[in-house]
Amino acid sequence: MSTDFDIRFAIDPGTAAAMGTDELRENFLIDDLFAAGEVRWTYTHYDRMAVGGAVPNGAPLALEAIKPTGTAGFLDRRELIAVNIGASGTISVDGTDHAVGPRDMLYIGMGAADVRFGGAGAKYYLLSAPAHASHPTRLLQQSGAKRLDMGSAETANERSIFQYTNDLKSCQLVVGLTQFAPGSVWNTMPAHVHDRRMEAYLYFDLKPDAFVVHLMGEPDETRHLIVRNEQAILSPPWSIHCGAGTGAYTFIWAMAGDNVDYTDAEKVPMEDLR
Ligand SMILES: O=C[C@H](O)[C@@H](O)CC(=O)C(=O)O
Ligand SMILES: [Zn+2]
Repeated sequence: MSTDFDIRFAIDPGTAAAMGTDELRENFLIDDLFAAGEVRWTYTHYDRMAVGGAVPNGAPLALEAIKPTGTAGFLDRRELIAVNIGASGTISVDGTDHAVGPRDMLYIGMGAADVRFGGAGAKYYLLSAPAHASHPTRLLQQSGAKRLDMGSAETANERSIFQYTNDLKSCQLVVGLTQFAPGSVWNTMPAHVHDRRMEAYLYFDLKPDAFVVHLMGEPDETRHLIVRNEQAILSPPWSIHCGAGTGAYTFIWAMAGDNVDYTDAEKVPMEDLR
């Protein structure tokens, strides 16, 4: 069996505020997404977003159903985006091969029955949410993404946000990638919340000894998690999600929920954070 999953329940703000380091990590950190020759899923109760990893390591890996979806096929009632954070690979969808280069994303619509993740050296970060309509499979590339340049060198938050799904027809998934100017380490500062959508972050391109201090919690009750290379964070709809790295990094952000409006977020005034 090359597919495995675990389940994360939805945690409320009061419960999260009472947690120590181990409990926070068990509930909000995913530190074992990528294993050679395996598809691994974390099925969450936040908007039923599933966050996964697929590392083909030679033979292509099939997308297999997991019990929590309650369907015969994984994508019977879901859509999926695979982000390649490794070397070039190929994803076959119902017999059609799609070349997926480094930092490319492939959107796969509801109803695709036979999906295979391939490519020696490819490493796929997977995001899947329930769908209500079938949209065409489509390759999304950084060059075609909507780019937002934010922040400044003075505040160590100069960065470019690439909205890969800006003109994509999806049911719920909104996904992009954020990269930094050299020396800038703060993401999503000023911070925000968006109660209509949960969010997941994957931090990658970190040096082995580097980490991101990720901040979560309600704006006036924050907690932190130390996050290493290729680890992911689940952000409940009520939580801020931001962080500062000890060195350079890149991250992928992904949302699912009641709308697909990137701008539907409430900025937290800097003086309100505590
Ligand atoms: O809801 C949007 C997400 O949190 C990210 O797009 C934020 C981000 O990449 C950043 O400000 O650095
Ligand atoms: Zn956000």
